[in-house]
Amino acid sequence: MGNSLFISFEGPEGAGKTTILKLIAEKCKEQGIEVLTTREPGGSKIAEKIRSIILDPEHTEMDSRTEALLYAAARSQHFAEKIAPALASGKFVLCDRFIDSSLAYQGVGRNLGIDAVHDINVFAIGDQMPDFTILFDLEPEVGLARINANSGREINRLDVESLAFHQSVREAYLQLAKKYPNRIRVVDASKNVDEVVHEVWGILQTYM
Ligand SMILES: Nc1ncnc2c1ncn2[C@@H]1O[C@H](COP(=O)(O)OP(=O)(O)OP(=O)(O)O)[C@@H](O)[C@H]1O
Ligand SMILES: Cc1cn([C@H]2C[C@H](O)[C@@H](COP(=O)(O)O)O2)c(=O)[nH]c1=O
Repeated sequence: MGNSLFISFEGPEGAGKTTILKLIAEKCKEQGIEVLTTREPGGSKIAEKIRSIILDPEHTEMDSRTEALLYAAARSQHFAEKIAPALASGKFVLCDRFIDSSLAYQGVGRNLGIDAVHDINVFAIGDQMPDFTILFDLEPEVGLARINANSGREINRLDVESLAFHQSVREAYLQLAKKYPNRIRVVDASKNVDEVVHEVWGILQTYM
């Protein structure tokens, strides 16, 4: 059994998290590393059902606290059912979004407060944090243009928030990176895919 590693991929819409995560997972597998790739909200049957409730563009009446609790509920199930067992068996876990998304989107974007959102997440998953987090930093205008140009990508309830909302989320992420410099590594996501993969792979090497 290898040494487990829990890595989260974070950042605003269209920053390239999913694209780069897949490429990094392939590189890990080429090296014989066992990997679980997963995402939030979602990653398990129940959590995917919660995802569809949260992200449904028709659910415009959803209260911000309900939203924060649903993300935490999905995370609790996903962590217990998928992430914890994978880590226990020595796998690398590459997770597309995790707790920092809640701190940035619900804590700051929705104005619920980072501490309040952190507290409900502690109830959901205890003090389990990723070993490290890659923050894909990008101007929201660029990320939103990328997802609008991607015809295969469904537009969800959060995507259609105002530009000011998405800017506040980006700023929140950068503040989190300042607060947790040992855990969160910021990558310039405006670079091309090969450059970003190279940088993320370099960071990963320092933890292996
Ligand atoms: N470095 C890059 N340069 C240009 N385009 C990119 C880059 N990385 C990803 N893309 C493209 O941008 C779009 C969004 O990428 P991706 O789905 O990986 O982002 P994401 O951060 O996972 O988005 P979201 O969180 O909103 O789902 C895709 O069409 C992808 O091909
Ligand atoms: C985990 C998590 C996610 N969000 C938001 C961020 C995105 O707008 C969507 C997820 O869509 P994606 O295409 O899978 O990136 O949900 C959030 O607000 N809070 C969270 O905890």
